[in-house]
Amino acid sequence: MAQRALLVEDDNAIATVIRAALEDEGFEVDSTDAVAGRDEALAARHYDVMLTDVILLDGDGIETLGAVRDEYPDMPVIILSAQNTLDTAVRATDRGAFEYFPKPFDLDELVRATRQAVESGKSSISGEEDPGQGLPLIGRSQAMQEVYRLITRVLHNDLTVLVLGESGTGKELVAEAIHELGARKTGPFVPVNTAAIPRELIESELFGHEKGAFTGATARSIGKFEQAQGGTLFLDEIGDMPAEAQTRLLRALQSGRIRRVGGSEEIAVNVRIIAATNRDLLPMIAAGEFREDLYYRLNVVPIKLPPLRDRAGDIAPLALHFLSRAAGEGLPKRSLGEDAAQLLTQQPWRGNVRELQNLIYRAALLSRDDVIDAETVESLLDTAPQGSGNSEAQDIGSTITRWLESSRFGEGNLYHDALAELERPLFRHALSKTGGNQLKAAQLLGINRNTLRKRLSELDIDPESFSRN
Ligand SMILES: Nc1ncnc2c1ncn2[C@@H]1O[C@H](COP(=O)(O)OP(=O)(O)OP(=O)(O)O)[C@@H](O)[C@H]1O
Repeated sequence: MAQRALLVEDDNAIATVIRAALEDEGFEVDSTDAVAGRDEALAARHYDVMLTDVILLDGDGIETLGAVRDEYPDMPVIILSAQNTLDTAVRATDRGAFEYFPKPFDLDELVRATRQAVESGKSSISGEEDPGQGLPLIGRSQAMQEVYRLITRVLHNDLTVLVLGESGTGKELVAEAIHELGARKTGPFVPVNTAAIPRELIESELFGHEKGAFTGATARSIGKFEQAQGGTLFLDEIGDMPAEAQTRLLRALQSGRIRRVGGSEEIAVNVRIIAATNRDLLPMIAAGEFREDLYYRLNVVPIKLPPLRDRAGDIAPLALHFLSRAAGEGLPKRSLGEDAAQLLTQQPWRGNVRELQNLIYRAALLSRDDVIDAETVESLLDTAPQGSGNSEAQDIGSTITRWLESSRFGEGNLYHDALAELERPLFRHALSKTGGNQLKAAQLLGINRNTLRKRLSELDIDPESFSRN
C-alpha cells in the first residue's frame, strides 16, 4: 500500500513541485494551504508523514505543531521554512520536527528525508518552551543554514563538536549557542583560549594543580575542566595547544577523568567539549604538530563556519544588529543609509564578522549624521585593519596554495613559476605607485635597481607603460 503524505504549503508553485516529486517516489499526497485544512485532513485520514510550511494563511505551522505532535506522536513532521534563522531551526527541532528544510531546498534531498522519516517512523525530541528568544546568531544566508541544522543536531546530546572557520566568523558564538540552547544550559560555560595562555601554564590552567606542584603553586587550584563540571568546556584555538597538553587532554577525553598537576587523585568530570580552531589541522597532523588521535576525538561533529564574504546577504542585517547593540551600550542611535549598506556588502571582510562589528561601532561613534552614509563607511574602511596580520598572511598563503593546486607547471619549474606569479603583481604595484620610475620602484621594494630591471625584462613587464605622461 502506498504511503500517504500530507503537504501543508500555501505557495502553489512549491506545493506542485513537491507533490510531483513525492508522487514519483510512490507516495500518495494530499495537500492543503492552511492550519485549519491540515487539522481537518489529519482528523479524517491516517498520514505516514507530514511536510509543513511555517507561515501559513491562518497561523504558524511550528507554533501549532505541539498539538499535532500530541495527537499523532508517531507521525514524523518535516518543516519547510523560508524563515531561515537559527530560531526557526531550533523551534522546529524542539517541537519535534524530524527534519528542517530551509528554502530554497534541494528537492532530491527533501524526498530522501521524507522516505527516511517514514522508514524510521519516528520523530525526535519534544519540548514545550520556546528557546528562540534573543538568539545570538544573526544571518539567514544559505551558507549559514547548514550551520543551524548542525547546531540543532547537537543540542540534545553530548557529542564533541569541532567548530572550524576563519578568525572572527563566530566560532565562540556557536559554542555559546549550543550551550545556551542545549540540555546543559543550567551548567557553566567555560571558555579557554589555548593560544592566550603561556605554554608552561596550560596544563595547570586546564586540569588545575595541587599546592607545591611547581614553583609558585602556593595553593591548590581548580582547573577549567573542574570549573566546567555539569556544563560545557570551550577549547578555543585548539591548534595552538602544546604537545604535552594534547596528550593530557586526549587522556581526559578518553577516560572522562582528570588528574590535577602534581596530584594523584583521579577526578571524574562530566563536561561537554566544544573545540574550535581557525587553523587547518590536517597539515599540522602530517607535520607531527597535532595528535591525530586527538583530532578524531574532537572532530566528532565538525561545524564549518563560512567566511563573511561567502554570505554577503548577512552583512546588512549584521550591521543593523550591531548598530542596535551599540545604541544599547550607550553609543548614539544611528541608522544605516542604503549606499552605506551597499558599500559594506562589497567589502572582502578578511577579519569577518568581528571586523564588521568594529567598523559599525566606530561608525556609530564618529558619524556626523544620524544616518550613516557611504562616505563615513569609506573613510573608516580606509583605516580599518583588514583582519589580523596573521589572517592576512594566511590569506596570501592559502591563495598561493589554491593556485598551486589548480595550476599546471612545466617539470622542474615550480619554484620559478610560483615566484613569477608573486613578483608580477608586486612589481606592477611598485611601478604604478612610482609612475614607472624604476629607481623609485626598486627603493620601494627594497631591492637592487639592476635586479629589478633584469626581472622586469624576464617577466616581460614594460615600465614605460606605467609612466604618468
Ligand atoms: N552570526 C553572528 N551574529 C551576531 N554576531 C556575530 C555573529 N558572528 C560573529 N559575531 C560577533 O563577532 C565577534 C567575533 O565572533 P567570535 O568571537 O565568536 O569569532 P571566532 O570565530 O571565535 O573568532 P576567533 O577565531 O578570532 O576566536 C563577536 O563579537 C561575535 O559576537
